Amino acid sequence: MQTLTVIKIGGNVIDDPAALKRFLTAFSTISGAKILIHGGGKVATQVAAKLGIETTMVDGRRITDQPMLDVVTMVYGGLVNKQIVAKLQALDVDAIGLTGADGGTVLARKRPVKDIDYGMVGDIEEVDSGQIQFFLRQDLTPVFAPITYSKEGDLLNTNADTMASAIAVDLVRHNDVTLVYCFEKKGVLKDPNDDTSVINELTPALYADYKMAGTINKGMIPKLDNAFKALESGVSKVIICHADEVGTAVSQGAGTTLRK
Ligand SMILES: Nc1ncnc2c1ncn2[C@@H]1O[C@H](COP(=O)(O)OP(=O)(O)O)[C@@H](O)[C@H]1O
Ligand SMILES: CC(=O)N[C@@H](CCC(=O)OP(=O)(O)O)C(=O)O
Repeated sequence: MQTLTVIKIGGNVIDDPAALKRFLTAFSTISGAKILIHGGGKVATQVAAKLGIETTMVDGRRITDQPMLDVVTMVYGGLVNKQIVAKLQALDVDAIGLTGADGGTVLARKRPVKDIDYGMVGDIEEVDSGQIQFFLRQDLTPVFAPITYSKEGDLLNTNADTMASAIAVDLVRHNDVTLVYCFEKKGVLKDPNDDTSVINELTPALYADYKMAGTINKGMIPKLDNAFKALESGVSKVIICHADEVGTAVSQGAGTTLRK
């Protein structure tokens, strides 16, 4: 089976040009087939503010009305995605920028309104990785923006961590998949203010303990829920690490490795 590395890069790194350059340089050194899924929430919030559109986040998800959907489509599917593709081309990585709508890759359903109306936010229904496999066979590196599509033909805003997990899981049928979540800290930390306090190995039991103690909180909770789901669904290895260390994390290990 071919080895495949699926990597997600978070919004704080994308918002910092020097950090993004370092990450993409490290990404370019990873050998074999690879896929990048990017966030960009911070940039979207800044662009929305410039247009007089206020951002509301609930449980780490952006309330996405039609004007906000237009902003995130332009920012994720356009600006951020194409900037990353151009930088990767300059690093000799033949990247191709996509959304989940391209090639019918990630089908989602508008999140049903319960207590909260999230607007045009998508919950993933199905991944069709046929076109991804095609691109990989052409030695192209797919770069995905966190935008999906619905059966009704709408675009939907989708959490990038969830998108990375869903794409990784669909690809296990044909590949030995490693999933890496990269962000601005050295891994999952015992003390979020102390970068030396990395938890090297995290099991579901330890995760539950740290969550209860409040050590793991905020955006790290949906990230780890997605990460453990991927591990349970056939992904061989899941790592959470600093964006600068992505190359080392894949080749030798760094950051936090999840265990079943
Ligand atoms: N124990 C922890 N270790 C590291 N980060 C944590 C921890 N608990 C909470 N966090 C927070 O989780 C954030 C990462 O989640 P999120 O902002 O969703 O990431 P991303 O930038 O990848 O989208 C970190 O910036 C940090 O503030
Ligand atoms: C529905 C929803 O919340 N979508 C996210 C998509 C971007 C994302 O996930 O970006 P980060 O990885 O930078 O957080 C949002 O618009 O913020």
